[in-house]
Amino acid sequence: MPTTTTDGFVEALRANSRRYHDQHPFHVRMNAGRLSRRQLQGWVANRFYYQENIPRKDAAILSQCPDLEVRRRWIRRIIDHDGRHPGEGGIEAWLRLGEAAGLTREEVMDHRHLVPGVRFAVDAYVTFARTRPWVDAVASSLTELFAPDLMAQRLAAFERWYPWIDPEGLAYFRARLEQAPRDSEHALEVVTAHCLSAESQARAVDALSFKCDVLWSLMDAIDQAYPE
Ligand SMILES: O=C(O)c1cc(C(=O)O)c2c(n1)C(=O)C(=O)c1cc(C(=O)O)[nH]c1-2
Repeated sequence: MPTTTTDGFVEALRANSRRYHDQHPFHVRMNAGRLSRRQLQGWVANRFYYQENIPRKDAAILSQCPDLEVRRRWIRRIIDHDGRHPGEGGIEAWLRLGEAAGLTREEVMDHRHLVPGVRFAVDAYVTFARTRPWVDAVASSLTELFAPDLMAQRLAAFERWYPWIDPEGLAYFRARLEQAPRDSEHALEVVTAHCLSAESQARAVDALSFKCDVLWSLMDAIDQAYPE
């Protein structure tokens, strides 16, 4: 349970790592080299919907955040994903990952592979950021505390087990290795500065737990759509 000490609160947030999607069977199979080409392509095509919507989620947080200092740093996330110019940014990098995995940009962008469960999970995340207090939405982004280990594992796994994917296509994950720790450190600063009551701390922990459910549901939907 969260307590009103910062250490106890951060511990309660970090305890959600046990529910992170790195432990999802589909990710376990991915990192063990056990996915077929079709399964991996299905994951890349579906995860694109998450990538596309992250800046919309961050814009929802910005629109509700009254704190200039927070907004000034948070806006960087939108630029990281959208880029400043055509050909830049994380969404573009994900499209290149798709091409490296043998998918055309068109088939990724037009959502022809997108399964309903992934759409619902991602939409739920954007709606959460639009409708809940902005600090709760910031807390829900803290799954990124747990992401770097998975990203490093994924980079190694892709190079080892899926050599048919052009390694240049993995630039997205390399960038996230630096961006995720920076972003999660900032989010943790914001949450610990703003959640000072037991009630607000409990809400932040719940928000992070909700986000773990979003990511888990997304993986369930992909797993079901591309069975072994
Ligand atoms: O591939 C992954 O496992 C993974 C997980 C997460 C996450 O934990 O939410 C993000 C990302 N990737 C990611 O690429 C990303 O840009 C990102 C932004 C956010 C967020 O909630 O603001 N999470 C994540």
